[in-house]
Amino acid sequence: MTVAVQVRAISVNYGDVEALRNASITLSEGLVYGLVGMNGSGKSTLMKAIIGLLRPESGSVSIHGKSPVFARKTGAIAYVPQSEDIDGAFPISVSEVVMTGRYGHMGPMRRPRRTDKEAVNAALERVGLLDLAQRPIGQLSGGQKKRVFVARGIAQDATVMLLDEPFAGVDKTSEATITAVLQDLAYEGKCILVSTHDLIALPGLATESVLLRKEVLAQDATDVILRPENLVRAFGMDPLAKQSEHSRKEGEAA
Ligand SMILES: Nc1ncnc2c1ncn2[C@@H]1O[C@H](COP(=O)(O)OP(=O)(O)OP(=O)(O)O)[C@@H](O)[C@H]1O
Repeated sequence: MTVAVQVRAISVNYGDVEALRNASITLSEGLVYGLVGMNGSGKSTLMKAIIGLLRPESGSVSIHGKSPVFARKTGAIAYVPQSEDIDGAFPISVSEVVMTGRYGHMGPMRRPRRTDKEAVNAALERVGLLDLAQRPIGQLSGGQKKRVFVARGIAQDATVMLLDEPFAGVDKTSEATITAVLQDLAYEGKCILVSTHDLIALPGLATESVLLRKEVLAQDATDVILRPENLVRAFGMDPLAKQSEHSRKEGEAA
């Protein structure tokens, strides 16, 4: 398998706060990877270092052998952040947001050509939002907005896509649509990294996963990552056992 992202022994501090220590991961084309760890374990920081939004104090990141900043400028890497500030009053439409993913393909005047418009429509169709193309983005639900940002990454035709908690606060339809689209993109050869707190849904999403607690505790097949001994190392307890106990008690009470 061709390596898409290579993170070698990076460390990141925010002032006195150590966010990442000596973290290394290798991500290949054609797979969806899960990124799991408790709140504050460094998931967003790792993504920001991969996309080149922050520079590690030590270690290195390469995307297809090039720097993250180069990959971002050429549109090879797309990032869907945890929350994107969109001013509800700002009248930018859904298709205009997705069109920003095409900027790397356009000339300096950023005038969309037919191929750009076709790419935007195809991306919106894939996430099931073509009917809402002309709606102001501020009028969409949280889950629909997430789908718009996934569509922007698709329109960009990035080879690497990073998504920071795309399922947080998202409706079931959007979650199912995003999961299916990410798996199709991986099948087409893209490399996808998704951070999530939903450990129950993880096996249905990601072939491999990375377990983070400031350091990379493990990178392995998702079913190995979800073994109790690994979860206890990452979370200090087994959240899956807790969740199943909770649903058993709910079942008994019903
Ligand atoms: N801009 C910042 N300034 C100072 N500390 C920060 C900053 N961003 C993150 N941190 C700290 O760095 C550590 C890692 O944060 P990060 O956001 O990467 O974790 P996370 O795993 O994404 O968390 P969550 O699951 O809650 O989103 C935390 O201790 C956090 O408080």
